[in-house]
Amino acid sequence: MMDEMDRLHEECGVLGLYQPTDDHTAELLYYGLYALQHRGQESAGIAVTDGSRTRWHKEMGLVSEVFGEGELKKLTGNRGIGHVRYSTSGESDVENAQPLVVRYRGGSIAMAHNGNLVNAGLLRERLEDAGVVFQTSIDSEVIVNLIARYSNEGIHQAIRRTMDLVKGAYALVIMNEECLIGVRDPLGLRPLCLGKTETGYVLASESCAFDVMGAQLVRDIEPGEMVTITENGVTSEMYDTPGKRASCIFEYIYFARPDSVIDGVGVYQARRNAGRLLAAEWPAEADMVMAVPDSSIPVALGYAEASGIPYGEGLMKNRYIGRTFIQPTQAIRELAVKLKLSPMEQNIRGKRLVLIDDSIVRGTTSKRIVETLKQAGAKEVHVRVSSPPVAYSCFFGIDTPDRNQLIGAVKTIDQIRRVIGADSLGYLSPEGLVDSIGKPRNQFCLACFDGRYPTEVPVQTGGQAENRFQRLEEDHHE
Ligand SMILES: O=P(O)(O)OC[C@H]1O[C@H](OP(=O)(O)OP(=O)(O)O)[C@H](O)[C@@H]1O
Ligand SMILES: NC(=O)CC[C@H](N)C(=O)O
Ligand SMILES: [Mg+2]
Repeated sequence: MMDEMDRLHEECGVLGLYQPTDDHTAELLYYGLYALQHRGQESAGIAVTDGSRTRWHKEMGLVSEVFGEGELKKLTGNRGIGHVRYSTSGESDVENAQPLVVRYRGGSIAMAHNGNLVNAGLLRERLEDAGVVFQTSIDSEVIVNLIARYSNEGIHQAIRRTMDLVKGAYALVIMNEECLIGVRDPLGLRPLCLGKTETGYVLASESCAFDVMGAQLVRDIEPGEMVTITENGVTSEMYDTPGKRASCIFEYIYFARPDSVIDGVGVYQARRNAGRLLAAEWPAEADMVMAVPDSSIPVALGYAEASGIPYGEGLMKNRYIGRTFIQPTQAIRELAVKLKLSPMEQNIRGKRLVLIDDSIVRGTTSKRIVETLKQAGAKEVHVRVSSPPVAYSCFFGIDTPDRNQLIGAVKTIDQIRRVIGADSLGYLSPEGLVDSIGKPRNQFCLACFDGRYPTEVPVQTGGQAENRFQRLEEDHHE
């Protein structure tokens, strides 16, 4: 289970580094993972190889908790991969921590995965029927297992064959004794980009990892592309023919760090634009525009700019709350919420506020915050959200719960307004959201808002996968 103090909806972060020599490989990966920590706080891991031996360390917890000097020193080699996890398939357990490392025919393959497969259940069942024993309960193990299975055909052919079988969302970093490989799913659902250091190359979920590793963004990996990094540099091939693209729009809304650039678009700018468009769609009579920190700050700045209403700070976020925070009783839990976000009474009292958040999923955050602001003396709270109502489950990696837990799926906008206690409520339209990024709508997956899933409904069997499949069918409006 994730901790109340962590982010509520996440993605994993993946990272890879290839250098000619072991020049602080493990430390650089450690710094890079630090910069990707917002993508997952459940477990962290690094695997490094010197070409003959692969060593790894992974544990539950934040990057700073999992690695000390001792662990990093043991990870010697000139290339490695790393992962921070937010579980989407399989328990939040050390067994399921990544990178996954498998040994086969005297070699090894290490892999880290961001995303979620929609046909992992079926593939796993088939492999189990063929005698394969799984060590974890995650979809990612199906991928690495298939790659190892086909590896006698060479790593590239093994990946091509595996990608033919797996369906869904994946950004992968894969490493064997020879090379480092990055793979992005054919729809480009999950992000992955390439950076260059003075001597080597980096692959990362988000470009915000590059700066701290001394790397510069080179480009994004294309949907359906596989890039290979060796001592001779970078080579690329399309393992799938470019077709429909469906990049996850939630990366721009909430997942990504604002200093990242995804598919050529700066996340900060997209959020600021969303704020401006939100002000045009949903104006309000108010004295101050404020954000639910941190992801909505650029949105609130954009809203203030376009509306002429001054921006101010109404909530202080305590950045020092770790995962280990103990919450034994309900009363303490409620206090704990205030510990994460405390109202700044001096800025709020007697004011009509525009409260900006990037999304409403279950509605818990907005409800608590409106309550807190009113207790602190706010006269009116007008909630403005920089995305449409989340009304459909995501099957590609966002941890959005069963549809009946999504407040946007079960209630009208006016009902939501009443539940969260707001004086008015306005959501950015899908058109406004797409315009904020500045690319055509057909480049994105907006399934969590409109239920139009970008993939065929796959055949699924078994446990969780089966439930997911049924929901996918129910949700499929084409
Ligand atoms: O309607 P809900 O189910 O409460 O979810 C929506 C909230 O979750 C996210 O914030 P989160 O607290 O996860 O992280 P943040 O502090 O980085 O914004 C998002 O920014 C919303 O504030
Ligand atoms: N959030 C993610 O990208 C999760 C990756 C993988 N499905 C897991 O559960 O570990
Ligand atoms: Mg938030």
